[in-house]
Amino acid sequence: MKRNGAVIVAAGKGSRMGSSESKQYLHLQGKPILVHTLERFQQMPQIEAIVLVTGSEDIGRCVTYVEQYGLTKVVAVAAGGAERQQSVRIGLERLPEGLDVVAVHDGVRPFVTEAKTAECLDKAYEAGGAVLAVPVKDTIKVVDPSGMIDSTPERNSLWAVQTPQAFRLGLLRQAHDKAAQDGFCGTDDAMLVERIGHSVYVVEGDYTNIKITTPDDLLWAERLLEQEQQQGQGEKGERS
Ligand SMILES: Nc1ccn([C@@H]2O[C@H](COP(=O)(O)OP(=O)(O)OP(=O)(O)O)[C@@H](O)[C@H]2O)c(=O)n1
Ligand SMILES: C[C@](O)(CO)[C@H](O)COP(=O)(O)O
Repeated sequence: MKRNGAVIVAAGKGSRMGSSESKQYLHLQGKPILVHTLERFQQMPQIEAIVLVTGSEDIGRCVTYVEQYGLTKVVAVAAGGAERQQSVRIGLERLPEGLDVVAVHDGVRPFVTEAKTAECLDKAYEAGGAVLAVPVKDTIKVVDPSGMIDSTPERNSLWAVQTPQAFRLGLLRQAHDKAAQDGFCGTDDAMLVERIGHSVYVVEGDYTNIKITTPDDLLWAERLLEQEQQQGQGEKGERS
């Protein structure tokens, strides 16, 4: 049987949110966004261990959340680095031995689903690496520094990448070591694996798996949570 772990990164400052509190600690329906995310992973039977990476100043409150919300799969709360990539690497070091696959996930993507994560984990086990992504809906332009359009990539081949991003643990550690050695900094983990010449597959995800980045995302998030709760109540009603 394959053994999966997760690294949840939440050591960012949330500068684009512009709030005094880091965005992962803002509340959605009375609970920190990060706790919503952790609870989803806690409930996934496919995940046996979670490493939470946070700011060094936030370790205390994260340990409190782990106890308060019964997040028994969290095996370590670690202090992250200046860039997301460093935070992931620190998280990888703290995973228990013997895992086959790791799912790396943003602490600020609370609408992650078990079904899509499972698809990603299975594909990573089989092929080495798999990430969730959705086809882009807009036409994308490459724009030069003067503001002039340089080119228009063919939309059919463009996907907006999300997390979880799942990899065989040894492969992802190797990719991170190589990036650190070369001084390369990427904006997701797949980039690091791609640059060592390994294929990474895309699993089609959900548009609702948003990353909470700017204040307008909070409005979406509230609405999405309400919608999920209404659906849940509808399903309960059908069963009774
Ligand atoms: N040094 C960092 C930077 C980011 N992250 C995490 O990576 C995820 C995705 O990053 P992003 O949305 O860019 O978060 P921030 O870096 O916090 O936001 P911003 O770029 O607006 O400052 C977040 O859960 C964030 O906490 C991290 O663990 N360590
Ligand atoms: C990993 C990621 O969430 C995929 O969309 C994204 O690349 C994180 O980038 P950010 O610059 O930290 O927002």
